[in-house]
Amino acid sequence: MRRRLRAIPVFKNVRAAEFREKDLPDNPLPVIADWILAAHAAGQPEPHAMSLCTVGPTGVPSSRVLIVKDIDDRHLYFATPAGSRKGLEIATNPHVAAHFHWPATGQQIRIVGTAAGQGREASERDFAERGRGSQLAAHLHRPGPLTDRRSALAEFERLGAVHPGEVPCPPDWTLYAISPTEVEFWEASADRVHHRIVYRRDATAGADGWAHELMWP
Ligand SMILES: Cc1cc2nc3c(=O)[nH]c(=O)nc-3n(C[C@H](O)[C@H](O)[C@H](O)COP(=O)(O)O)c2cc1C
Repeated sequence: MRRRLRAIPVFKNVRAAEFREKDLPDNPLPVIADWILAAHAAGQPEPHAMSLCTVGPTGVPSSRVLIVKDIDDRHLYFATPAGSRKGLEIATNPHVAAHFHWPATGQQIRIVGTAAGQGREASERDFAERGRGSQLAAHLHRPGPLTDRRSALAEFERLGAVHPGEVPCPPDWTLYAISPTEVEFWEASADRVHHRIVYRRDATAGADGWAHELMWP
């Protein structure tokens, strides 16, 4: 296995384009959006899929992939049931880490911050924009194990029959916003001296202030 893993190439899509740190804006959030769109344009499937790491009450972390639903100048948004493991962990510890990796562009972004639910109205608006299958599936979330997959399929079908038109938003469906305090942009370079820039919230520059610096690869 070791030999086979080591034979798999990395950084196959390293771009010739120069990473110009001097062109980076003061606020890193729009750059996250730009990089997602650039990965999409380069053919990266699901470029808006992001890993989210939360921390449980005993300090043990857990991560999973989520779809980013929106990005504005201060937040990244995702939606999930508040009663899910990640939702429960955020409720007791809002500190999260998130991560994107796009092989198509040889780029990654790491994010550290806090997550918070955005209230009923915003959560219902998110739910209303989801596809019907995804809306019905959101009603399948239950705590604990499933004894038989057929039960979930039957429940999915039953829900579809009960709600032939509009699917109501489950009470714990929640839109969350991540407020980043640290964002790291990383881009592979053909010469292996990879680019790395870290943005950190800068309290001296006001509530929306950021400072960024170049890091060793
Ligand atoms: C590509 C991809 C996208 C996903 N998007 C979401 C999502 O937007 N919301 C969500 O709750 N789960 C999503 N999931 C499922 C989560 O990764 C996870 O399995 C689920 O939310 C349960 O996580 P938890 O038990 O840690 O809370 C996605 C999984 C994949 C692979």
